[in-house]
Amino acid sequence: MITSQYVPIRLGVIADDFTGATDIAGFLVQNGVSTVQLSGIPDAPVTVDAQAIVISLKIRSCPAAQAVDTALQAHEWLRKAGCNRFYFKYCSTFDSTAAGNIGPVTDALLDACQQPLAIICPSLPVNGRTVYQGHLFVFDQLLSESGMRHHPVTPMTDSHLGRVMEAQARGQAGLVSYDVIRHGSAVIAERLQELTEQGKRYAVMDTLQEQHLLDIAAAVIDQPLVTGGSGLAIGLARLMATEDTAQNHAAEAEGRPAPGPSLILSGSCSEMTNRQVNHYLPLAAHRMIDIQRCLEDGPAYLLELQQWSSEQALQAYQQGQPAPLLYATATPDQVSATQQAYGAERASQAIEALFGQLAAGVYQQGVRNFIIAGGETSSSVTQALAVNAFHIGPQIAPGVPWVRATDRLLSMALKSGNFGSESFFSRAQEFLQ
Ligand SMILES: Nc1ncnc2c1ncn2[C@@H]1O[C@H](COP(=O)(O)OP(=O)(O)O)[C@@H](O)[C@H]1O
Ligand SMILES: O=C(O)[C@@H](O)C(=O)COP(=O)(O)O
Repeated sequence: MITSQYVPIRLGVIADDFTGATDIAGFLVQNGVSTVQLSGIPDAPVTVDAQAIVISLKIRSCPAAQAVDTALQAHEWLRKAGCNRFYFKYCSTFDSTAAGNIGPVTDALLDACQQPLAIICPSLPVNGRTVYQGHLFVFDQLLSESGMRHHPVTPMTDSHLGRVMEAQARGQAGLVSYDVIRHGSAVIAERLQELTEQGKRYAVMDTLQEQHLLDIAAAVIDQPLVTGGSGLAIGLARLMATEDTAQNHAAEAEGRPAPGPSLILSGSCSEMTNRQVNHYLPLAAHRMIDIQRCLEDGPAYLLELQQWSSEQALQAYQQGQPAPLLYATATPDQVSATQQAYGAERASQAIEALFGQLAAGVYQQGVRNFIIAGGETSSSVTQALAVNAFHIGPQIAPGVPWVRATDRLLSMALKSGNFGSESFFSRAQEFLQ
């Protein structure tokens, strides 16, 4: 079955981190689907008047059993909220540890949806992520040769998605190759049926350009569960979109940030974030986090950074200067030296906690806009600020919209490590004028 135009679709997205959640929410809105983004699973049922609900989780690098349990709870909550299609959103660079969590979570959601096979579709061609013969590329590099091989938490050293899935999950993977994809949705649907009959559990989707995402979406629109990066949402959204563009523009306006004291927090160590930080250093007040003090001086260091950040943010706002930058961003050599000295997990958790506590403190002192680089970093900060839900605003760069808390004056730009151009931090502030 290729299209379900007579069945109203309500899409429930389970996103494994917060930048990923805003990424997909932004594309849904941009392509005509009204969307609300929730931080975590609400304690109680909430009435949400939108075609799509995105639940942001922080389950990318936690133990697999915890990720599965949380994803299943999110699925159940979304089902009760009236969703009839489910989308497990992971990273376009397939960020995962050796133990998961993409494989175990996909297995659990397949069981919950009573579905035999899930597509694996991380591609996002607008940001250079494509899949060919089952290998994931980041622009012109194999994933395993890209900067992702040095990721501090989820280093990716194999670009063959079928192999990565089979190592983490319970079943076997098959390929829907470019040769099939290029013939469009009907042929794609036939191939998926064939893989299901062969007993495959995951279908890796070759995808080179946006048209392929539209065709894949048309082939799977009736499947209860899909998995992917945010690119597939472009295709699904175009099939789901209402024609009321005026309403969508009004919704986007609700997500626009307001001028106010602003702060940039950068915890990503990706190649692109390193370039963005270097580009911004000559433009504004900045301070690099001293990881030894972060681990050893705890509260005293936090207080010192908090004071510096809020003073600089208020001053920059009053004087019409660019927002200050606080960063832990470092090169692969610096990261590995830190990890050897203190342990990888200890260091990353301490840095994430510092950013979260700092954000909560400076919000109390009047900072109202946060530009954050890094998925884990963004999750930590959003949780510390206790934001329950976001309106989705305009896109700063593909996959990075401004989002605005629904209950108070607080806006955030949650930038995935590798997204945005070199001048991203300045570009984000153009929306604050
Ligand atoms: N200098 C550093 N040394 C070691 N780890 C770091 C350093 N700076 C940041 N980190 C950690 O690296 C991780 C980066 O992940 P994340 O925020 O998701 O960025 P990305 O979006 O690039 O994946 C975080 O856990 C962060 O705390
Ligand atoms: O799909 C993507 O690339 C992003 O939405 C995403 O998940 C990014 O994760 P981080 O690079 O960890 O921010």
